[in-house]
Amino acid sequence: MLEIRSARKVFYAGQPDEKVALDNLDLTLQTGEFGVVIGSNGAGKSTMLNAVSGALPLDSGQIAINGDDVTDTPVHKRAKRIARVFQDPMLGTAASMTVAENMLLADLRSTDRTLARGLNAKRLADYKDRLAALGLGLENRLDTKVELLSGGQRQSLSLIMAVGGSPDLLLLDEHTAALDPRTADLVMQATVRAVDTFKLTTLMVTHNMAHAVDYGHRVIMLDAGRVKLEIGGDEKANVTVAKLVDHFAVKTDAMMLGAGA
Ligand SMILES: Nc1ncnc2c1ncn2[C@@H]1O[C@H](COP(=O)(O)OP(=O)(O)OP(=O)(O)O)[C@@H](O)[C@H]1O
Repeated sequence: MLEIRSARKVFYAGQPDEKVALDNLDLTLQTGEFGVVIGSNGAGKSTMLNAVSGALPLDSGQIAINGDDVTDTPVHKRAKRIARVFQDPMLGTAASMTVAENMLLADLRSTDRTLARGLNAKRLADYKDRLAALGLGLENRLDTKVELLSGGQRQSLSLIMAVGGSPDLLLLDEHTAALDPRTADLVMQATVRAVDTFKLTTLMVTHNMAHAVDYGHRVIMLDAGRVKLEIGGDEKANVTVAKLVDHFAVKTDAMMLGAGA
């Protein structure tokens, strides 16, 4: 479960270019819930993920994971409970290491290091199984250096590595944005399988409205650092891309009017 309470983050506070990135933001995700976050550029989506991961300290407010207040927990300690996949396929994996070595690294991150026995046959068989589920042929490339993989293969590997330790929270930061449409869909399907299998509490940021419609349990629209719209349940099941885009148009018009444009 993720709870964000009255989260506030202001950049350049008190200066002429002050930016309120999070404006007393409240958001709760139940355990196993898959929330899809949308919103215009500058709405505060990345700031929210950075605050949840611990990369960015809040000015005020609280963040709790499964009931534990982690607001003051440093990023490296939070990383044991939070997995994150970024937009850039280069960020989640070590380029000069092989696929199998990367999987081992992820294992060692989430388990007791003293149990490490290197790349034994049992581990390799497990990695093959997990990679085969992606449908990208990565199970046959365990000895390939990651730098030789395509962006989609690399991003899929990042995802498998991220979810392997059954994190309390999975953060997906536009993780399919740099991929071609077919690969993006494959990575999304792998994402959904992982979320369902491990019952992962998941927060995904996307600009892809089709993905926001097709995936996840709840759409959360941010605007000016606050939740402006939430669509779940039956309404989510019936929402269309056009309806979501309408909400953007209304918000944008309102913002422009409000700004006296
Ligand atoms: N490190 C920073 N320094 C100064 N201002 C920042 C910083 N990070 C974000 N901001 C500002 O905070 C606001 C929210 O930005 P944020 O990146 O969270 O939005 P976003 O919804 O992720 O946008 P995008 O869809 O463009 O990625 C914006 O006005 C942005 O300019």
